[in-house]
Amino acid sequence: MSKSIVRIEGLSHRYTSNWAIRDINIEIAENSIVGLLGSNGAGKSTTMNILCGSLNQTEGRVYINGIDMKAEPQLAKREIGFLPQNPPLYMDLTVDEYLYYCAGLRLMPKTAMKQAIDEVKERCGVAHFSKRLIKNLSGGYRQRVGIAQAIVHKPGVVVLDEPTNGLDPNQVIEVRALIRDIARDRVVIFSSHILTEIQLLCKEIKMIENGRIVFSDTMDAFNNYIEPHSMIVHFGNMPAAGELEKIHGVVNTQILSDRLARVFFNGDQDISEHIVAQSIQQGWRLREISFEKNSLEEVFKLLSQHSSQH
Ligand SMILES: Nc1ncnc2c1ncn2[C@@H]1O[C@H](COP(=O)(O)OP(=O)(O)OP(=O)(O)O)[C@@H](O)[C@H]1O
Repeated sequence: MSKSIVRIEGLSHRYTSNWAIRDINIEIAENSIVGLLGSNGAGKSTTMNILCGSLNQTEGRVYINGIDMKAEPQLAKREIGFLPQNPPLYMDLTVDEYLYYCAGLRLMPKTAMKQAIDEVKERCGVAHFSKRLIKNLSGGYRQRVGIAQAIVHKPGVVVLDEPTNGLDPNQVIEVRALIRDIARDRVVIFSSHILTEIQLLCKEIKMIENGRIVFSDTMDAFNNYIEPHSMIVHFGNMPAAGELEKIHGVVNTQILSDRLARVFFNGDQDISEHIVAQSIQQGWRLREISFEKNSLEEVFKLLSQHSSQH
């Protein structure tokens, strides 16, 4: 396995009496782009705030590049950039003023600042707005400035908490492209409650629910959970009882009306072809097949049950 850049061990946190996150263990290797998926209140921001040293955990350890965030926060923070859910933008500063201010906070040497800021503005597509007040930028450009401050000190890890939240569809596409670009030379971890956001960008997914990691694997493995395993089939002539079950790949059926049947199948990719072929042969007059995908809520439920059995 390639070198581990982020290691989270037994991380738990409680704000008051209830645990917001419980026993989170995550290991992230070099060159990864990892999505943290969870519904509202699942514990994404808590995990990210601790990971970036903005919040002190109740229990557990976080290591960035081998450096313990709690024991050596200044050193560890040099290795990590953070765009919190509510970006800490100063509306009355210009883009330049703000980025110089952030570079200063990151303890960058003064001599290195200009070049680093010029590079980051170019990369994030905000160079032409250098002298513009942040309050006069659109949501998409503010988010770009937020991302610029997260990478100005060239960290090996960047954490983005719901970076596309609240943006319009065009802005989402642009910010997504920017995330893909910055992930070319560093680890990027970002959170979302929207599955497609994560599917479009990530090779790895961690799913958090009720403060616990309920799934941690590749995107391909996750996709198996949401692959359809049932379909609604509309026939002109409903097959006789037991006929559908004879088709290769069909495991069960449910008759919904005199023309509609729900067909459960074993994941066979060619299932619709089998049904079409059989229908032609038997004169069932097939009208329509529609696959039933698991909703995200169902996937959450499935995985939460799965994890509580282990
Ligand atoms: N400052 C706080 N004080 C008390 N409880 C908090 C605080 N911040 C978060 N919580 C609680 O901790 C749990 C996890 O919240 P967290 O913000 O980490 O979830 P999230 O997945 O980021 O959700 P969202 O997408 O809605 O921000 C929730 O039950 C939330 O109500």
